[in-house]
Amino acid sequence: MTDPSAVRPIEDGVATDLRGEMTYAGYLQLPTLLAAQQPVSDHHDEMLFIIQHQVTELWLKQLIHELRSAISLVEADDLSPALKRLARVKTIQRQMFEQWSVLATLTPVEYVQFRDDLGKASGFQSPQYRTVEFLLGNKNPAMIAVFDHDPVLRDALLADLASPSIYDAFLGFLARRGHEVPAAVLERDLAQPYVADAGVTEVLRRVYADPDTHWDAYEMCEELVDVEESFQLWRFRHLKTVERIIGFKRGTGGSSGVHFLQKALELTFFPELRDVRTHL
Ligand code: HEM
Ligand SMILES: N[C@@H](CC(=O)c1ccccc1NC=O)C(=O)O
Repeated sequence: MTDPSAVRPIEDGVATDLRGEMTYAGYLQLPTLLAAQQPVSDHHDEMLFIIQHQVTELWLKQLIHELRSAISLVEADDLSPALKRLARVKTIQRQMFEQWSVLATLTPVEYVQFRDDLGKASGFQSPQYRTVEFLLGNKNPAMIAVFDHDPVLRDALLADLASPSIYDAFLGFLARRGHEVPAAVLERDLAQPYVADAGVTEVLRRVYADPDTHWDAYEMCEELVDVEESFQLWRFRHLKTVERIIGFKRGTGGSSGVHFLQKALELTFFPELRDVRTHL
């Protein structure tokens, strides 16, 4: 008799004749997905570098999918399902944070062997990363310039730059609920950086002063604070990974490197959600 701890027999019901059927590899388009890892050097560790980035890009795609839906739901005053979307966003952000530990196994000695082969390529040119930043409200038209070489991409990003972020959508919701969101905020040029407004802080102060009356808005506020914190944690982990791998070298994208990344930690998506805490 075969040792059951050595062999698991296939059960009779297991489908093995898959001609003309939907299959695992077909459904997931694995030939396409797995043909997309094409190292430009012959260094062993470049595969990790590529896969780490590609996995991040896949999660960014899912974040965009969830955030776009959350924005539409808030615009339709349907906060409960929007909160569900953001709960998922947070779990994806946790994955993206944890993922840095894999890349941290790449040593400076290993990376320097294929870094020159990357030319001017840099994460700064990630269209999906920039889209997520725009959807969360970090609007900065200067970020578009690196996409000028690709007009289709540039126009898609310009559209997101000029569309309401999740915060714009939420402030619109609060206004429809009767809160005194200043007109200057509601009518602002969406393609420009968001500027904190004391009137919005006051609206949020009222929400936080009486959570029972404003429960869905209150929940949304705290969910946004969580998403922002998770985003900052990702930025910080990127910075620390960069520091341990390239120290204070300039970036391939042309920036000063770590110093430039440090500046992003001063940015905030939802300034009044930070400010309101001082007044509670
Ligand atoms: C060895 C690993 C890495 C190094 C040394 C590195 C280095 C850098 C540097 C120096 C910059 C500043 C722009 C420049 O001048 O190039 C940058 C930006 C960026 N990197 Fe990385 N990076 C690494 C891995 C990653 C990974 C895995 C991702 C995931 C997609 C990523 C995404 C980004 C993004 C989105 C930016 C733009 C950040 C912003 O605009 O604030 N990087 N990186
Ligand atoms: N900016 C990095 C290079 C780099 O990390 C990179 C290169 C090509 C594609 C994505 C990258 N990731 C993040 O910046 C560097 O200066 O070494």
